Amino acid sequence: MNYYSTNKQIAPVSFNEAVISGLAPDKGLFMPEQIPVLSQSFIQSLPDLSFVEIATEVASHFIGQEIPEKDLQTLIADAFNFDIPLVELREDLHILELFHGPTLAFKDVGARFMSRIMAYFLRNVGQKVYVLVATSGDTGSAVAQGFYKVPGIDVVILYPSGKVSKVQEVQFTTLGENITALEVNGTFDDCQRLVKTAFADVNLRNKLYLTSANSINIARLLPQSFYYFYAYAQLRRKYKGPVVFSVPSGNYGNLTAGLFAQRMGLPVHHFIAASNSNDTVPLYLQKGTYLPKPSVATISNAMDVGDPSNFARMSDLFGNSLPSMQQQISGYSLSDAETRNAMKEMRDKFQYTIDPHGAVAYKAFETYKANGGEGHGIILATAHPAKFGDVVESAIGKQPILPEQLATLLNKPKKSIPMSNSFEGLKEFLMSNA
Ligand SMILES: N[C@@H](CCOP(=O)(O)O)C(=O)O
Repeated sequence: MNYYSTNKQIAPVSFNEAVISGLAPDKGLFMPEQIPVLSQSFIQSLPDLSFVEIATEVASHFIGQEIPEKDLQTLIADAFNFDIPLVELREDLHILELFHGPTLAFKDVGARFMSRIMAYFLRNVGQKVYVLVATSGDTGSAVAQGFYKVPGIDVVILYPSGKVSKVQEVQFTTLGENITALEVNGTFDDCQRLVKTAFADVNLRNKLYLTSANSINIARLLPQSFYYFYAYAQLRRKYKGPVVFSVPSGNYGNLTAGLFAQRMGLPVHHFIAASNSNDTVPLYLQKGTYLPKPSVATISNAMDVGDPSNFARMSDLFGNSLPSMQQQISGYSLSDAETRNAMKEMRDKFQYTIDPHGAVAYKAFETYKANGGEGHGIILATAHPAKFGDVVESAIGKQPILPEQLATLLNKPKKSIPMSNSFEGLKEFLMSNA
């Protein structure tokens, strides 16, 4: 399987090359040349399969011979040592709890897979590799955890100062060792722009071996498709009928991974792109004009993205056709007040505590239903509510219990380096510290 760039200015490359480059040299995002269609017998057997079995089968079609099957199996079993349960709230409303990994967010799935793939490909390189990552909250923690103390790899995390939750921040600013946090005076979009500019900078590329751990990297994105299959498998053990995924959306890697699963043959009736006031994609779906805008801070901060990177992949998947995209995806956006109400509604109706991102997806699904949409809703709960304790308390009147692994981090000293949002600052830092 080869991978082409969405900007189509370079020749296709192998999976290994796509992973190590992160972003294509023409600044496009890598896409598989064909999306493999899985057999009907595999789809029908899903309810009998474990997460690791599903992940191994799906991944092997994208990686081919570049990683022998036995090695791939070992790597996947090692990465996915936590559960992703589907919780029923109502016959047509289920929550996919993606927050049982080490950093209590769905990014653990992509980051743990990717760190192992990268370590596998880099085992013979003999040169230090710098992983640059921009975060609006959850990616930073998962990538820091995934690469912590991995020999030969240094991770540099750029995050918008004052715009991530306290718990998220301590998760990536207290580790030290090979993890450096740069606290940027700006937005997530500034951080993402700085990272992308670094990849395009010839001086930096000549001096440093740089790669990305955001969902722009295909090895971060592909594993996110595994849990769509696994959610479907769990639902099918109990119910028949059309399946709808409601996806909290920021950089749109999560939704794009769902579209990959659908193209591979997973019977998904519809997707819901659930966003906060950073509603670039819902507005595009409603009005047909794609207008990226500066991100605004919200209580569902991990989705504070005004210019989502993966829109390039989504558009590519639909052959740049808006009507085709509209057939498969509906977009909804919620204000902070509506998000708080949704968290309270979920607590009152179902005695379930959800984080603000999941709450946006829940309300978006209920609106889709109220507008005549059909199907069993699977809401992707992307983070543990305790990562947003103050926000949850402001909505439901009490703090969620902080798991032990997070409580101990809160007492550790924060180590971050302040940085302006101009590229020169980042370049100087990388040139002089590397
Ligand atoms: N929501 C993200 C923003 C970056 O998204 P990614 O999926 O491209 O890494 C975060 O929590 O940092």
